[in-house]
Amino acid sequence: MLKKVSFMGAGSMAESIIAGILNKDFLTKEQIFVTNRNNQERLDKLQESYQIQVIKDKQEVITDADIVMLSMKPHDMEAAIESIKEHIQPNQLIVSVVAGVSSDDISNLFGKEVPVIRAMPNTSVAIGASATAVSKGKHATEEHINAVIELFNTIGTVTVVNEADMHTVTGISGSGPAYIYYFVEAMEKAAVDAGLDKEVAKDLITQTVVGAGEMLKHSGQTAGELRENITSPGGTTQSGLEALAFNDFQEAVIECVKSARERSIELGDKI
Ligand SMILES: NC(=O)C1=CN([C@@H]2O[C@H](COP(=O)(O)OP(=O)(O)OC[C@H]3O[C@@H](n4cnc5c(N)ncnc54)[C@H](OP(=O)(O)O)[C@@H]3O)[C@@H](O)[C@H]2O)C=CC1
Ligand SMILES: O=C(O)[C@@H]1CCC=N1
Repeated sequence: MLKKVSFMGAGSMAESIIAGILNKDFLTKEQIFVTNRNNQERLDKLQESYQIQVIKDKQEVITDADIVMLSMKPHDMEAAIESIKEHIQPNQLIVSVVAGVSSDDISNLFGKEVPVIRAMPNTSVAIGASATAVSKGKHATEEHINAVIELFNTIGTVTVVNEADMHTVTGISGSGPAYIYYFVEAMEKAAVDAGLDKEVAKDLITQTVVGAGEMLKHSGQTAGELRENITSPGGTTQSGLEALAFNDFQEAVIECVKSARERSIELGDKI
């Protein structure tokens, strides 16, 4: 049973996770502590929005926390860990949502064998719809990973992966919502260019994405089968898909995931 969860980092990912777990009543606002580097205005805003415990003093934030959630950018990790490492106790679990940085590197930055679980959620945590992948560092136990699975299960699905696969996971489900939004932006532009009202286009495209997601989840059919069901020979879909293929859509998406994966590796290598 978690009593206190503390966030080192108060940015968009921390806020999305906090919003999600409060919304699901997984923790109370008294149990969530958050700090950042020095942006007091941001802490005040979070306090006002969620009435959580925002505290400048890092030692106070992490003291007695069952979980310390590292939610800063990779390049800020070293300084952030430096500021708390002497106060971390062996029974405290470190959970990192930071892209690229390995659990071994995190333990090394702490200078002790702290248990580390890595989690790669996406911003859909805010509405309880994240696809979160988790992996266990070598000093973490089954009990540790189960606690993290329970936390992220309240705000979406959780999949356990080998840590070596975290870079790929980051390239698909961590960054993935942004690719979908980019695709939606392009669809909206095409619709508006053709004279459709912007709001009408938005509603139709949004429900199309939601419906397609539900079909992927519940129909028992593969993406390829679902696509083929829509594609009448000589029809509109075939024509649209041919235009995508002509413009190297698949290659572009494959390059996109590869590039994100490689960037995750680079971010980790910089530590
Ligand atoms: N955004 C996303 O969709 C996802 C992000 N992630 C990961 O989450 C992490 C955070 O991303 P995001 O929330 O977007 O980033 P933001 O830039 O929004 O937030 C970063 C936060 O880290 C804080 N910070 C910086 N240095 C320190 C420090 N020394 N001690 C304590 N806090 C510090 C910043 O504080 P201050 O404002 O005071 O500088 C800020 O609150 C990244 O590592 C990213 O890889 C993972 C999955 C998805
Ligand atoms: O862009 C990033 O680096 C982070 C990691 C996954 C999503 N956002």
